[in-house]
Amino acid sequence: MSNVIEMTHPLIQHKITRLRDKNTGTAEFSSLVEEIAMLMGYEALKDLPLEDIEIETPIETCKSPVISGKKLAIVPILRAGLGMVSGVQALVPTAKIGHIGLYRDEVTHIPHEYYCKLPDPISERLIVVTDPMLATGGSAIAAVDFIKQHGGKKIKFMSIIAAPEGLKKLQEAHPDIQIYVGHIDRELNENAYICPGLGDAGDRIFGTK
Ligand SMILES: O=P(O)(O)OC[C@H]1O[C@H](OP(=O)(O)OP(=O)(O)O)[C@H](O)[C@@H]1O
Ligand SMILES: O=c1cc[nH]c(=O)[nH]1
Ligand SMILES: [Mg+2]
Repeated sequence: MSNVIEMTHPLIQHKITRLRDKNTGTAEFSSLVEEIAMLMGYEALKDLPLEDIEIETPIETCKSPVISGKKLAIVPILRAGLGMVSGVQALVPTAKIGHIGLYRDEVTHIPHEYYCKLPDPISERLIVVTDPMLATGGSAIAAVDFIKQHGGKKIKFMSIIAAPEGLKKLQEAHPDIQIYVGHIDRELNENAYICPGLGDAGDRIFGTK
């Protein structure tokens, strides 16, 4: 799976274990999602291009690198993806934020779009799509479809927990994107929930249900 990068850092693994625990409450859960997103963002953005600029230090003039080229757009899949935005935004405060609203039908598990607003134009930006859960892959595939329809080209997808089934589908549908996952779990159950997973990420982040 060459375009799939699974995180190995012990801090990420530790924080994912805290997320999985059903006794972890809303405040800690949403902080952990933000922290994991920042750590994953550090990895996902390690190929950002640099260019040298000239600056004056208090001692002398020198050339020093700054991020160049493509500007960044962070695009959370609502709702749960929102929880990851601040973590990535802390790394690149100038990033623009787009939003794609999708919910999964509880019976068919098919994603339904209810909102889409992306920075315009999006074609020149590096786009980081965030969603903590990649289950059947339906939501991720639909979100990347929308972004491509709006002209998005360079896309990275960040997900904290992924099911093997959804990961395979996303790769097949969009082989050109890079996919960063915190952990690849065992399987989906009959309700298309990830096992062992962490339950419903949106409900746990926002304290609903
Ligand atoms: O890979 P899939 O099978 O499409 O499932 C994953 C999607 O399900 C969850 O969203 P949900 O529909 O629960 O919406 P929410 O974020 O508003 O809770 C999750 O945040 C993903 O977007
Ligand atoms: O396990 C799952 C599957 C989809 N969405 C979630 O929030 N959790
Ligand atoms: Mg949900």
